[in-house]
Amino acid sequence: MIRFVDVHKSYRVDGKDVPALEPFNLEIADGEVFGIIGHSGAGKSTLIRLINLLERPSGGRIFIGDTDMAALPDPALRAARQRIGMIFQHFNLLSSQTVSENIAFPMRIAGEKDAQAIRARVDELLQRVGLTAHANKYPSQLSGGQKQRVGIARALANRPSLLLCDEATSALDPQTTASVLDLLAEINRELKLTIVLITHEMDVVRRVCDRVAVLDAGRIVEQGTVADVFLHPTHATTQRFVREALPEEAAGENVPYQNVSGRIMRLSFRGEATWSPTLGRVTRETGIDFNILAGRIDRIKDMPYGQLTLAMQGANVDAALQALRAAGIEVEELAR
Ligand SMILES: Nc1ncnc2c1ncn2[C@@H]1O[C@H](COP(=O)(O)OP(=O)(O)OP(=O)(O)O)[C@@H](O)[C@H]1O
Repeated sequence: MIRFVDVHKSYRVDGKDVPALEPFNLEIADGEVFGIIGHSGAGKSTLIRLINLLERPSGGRIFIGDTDMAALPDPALRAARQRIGMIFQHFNLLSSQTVSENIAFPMRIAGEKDAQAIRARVDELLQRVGLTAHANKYPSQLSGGQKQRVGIARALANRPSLLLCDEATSALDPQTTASVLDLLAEINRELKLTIVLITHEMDVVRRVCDRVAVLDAGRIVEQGTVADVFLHPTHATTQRFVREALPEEAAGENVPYQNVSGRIMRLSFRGEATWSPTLGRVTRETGIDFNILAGRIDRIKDMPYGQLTLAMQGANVDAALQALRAAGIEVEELAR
């Protein structure tokens, strides 16, 4: 578990302390993929760099397990950092070293001298990230997605229990982003590695994260499971992020409700509920009518979800809503 307790951070600029992160508390559980989303300047990089003490907090304490990171003397901090992998937006590979040498680098730094052990580990990692055929190439001969795979293999070299991802897919096209996120999800699942990632894209959060915190101007304004935050964002910043990730017509935002008769409801189905014919059953049983105004079915990580905006008509709409809620469907009234 990573635990921030009353942590805050200011930078000294022109002799003045300028706050980058207001005091906050945050817990990240072992084995989860935790996303931190925010606009430019919100404090995301500062927050993630506090975890491995690339930035020191101005106050408060940061625990990884029982270890108070800021209290560690230098050699112990170096050792603790070797158990934390990190990947970067611009990959930060050594351009004069091959793929294999880049991956071996952190093992050498950590004092591994057994060339055979290093080679075996590099081969294993190349296989995991799908780059065996590129072992002897230089970074300049690789695509962006391949460079990030080298970054991931290098970050895993010393068998970390925690992986920090600093805008790891921001420089990649959508298809490459998807494949790198799939790789991160696989690593999380198979190696039981905790992953903390920062991003400015809700779609990245939706694809891989279990929980998310939303940062706005140095404050955590919302946090929770991705499904809760994504389906019911409460803060204006979160609502904007979610809107950016949804086509507007799917969110039902632009439907001219005044031209539609009936009560306008948004239904959210999660997990199992997505596959059950509940809406059909309830409308049959209550004799109501409905008109579909907008809708989508998608996934939040491994969980399917659906959202439908409906105009409902008939004497028994309230009974229908009650039956839908009883079947585990979330119902919000948008207009009547
Ligand atoms: N070394 C520094 N010295 C002074 N101010 C800094 C320093 N690093 C960051 N800041 C300031 O702290 C605030 C938060 O910056 P941070 O880089 O953490 O935000 P971010 O959300 O990661 O932004 P981006 O997405 O643009 O990287 C900004 O106002 C920034 O200007």
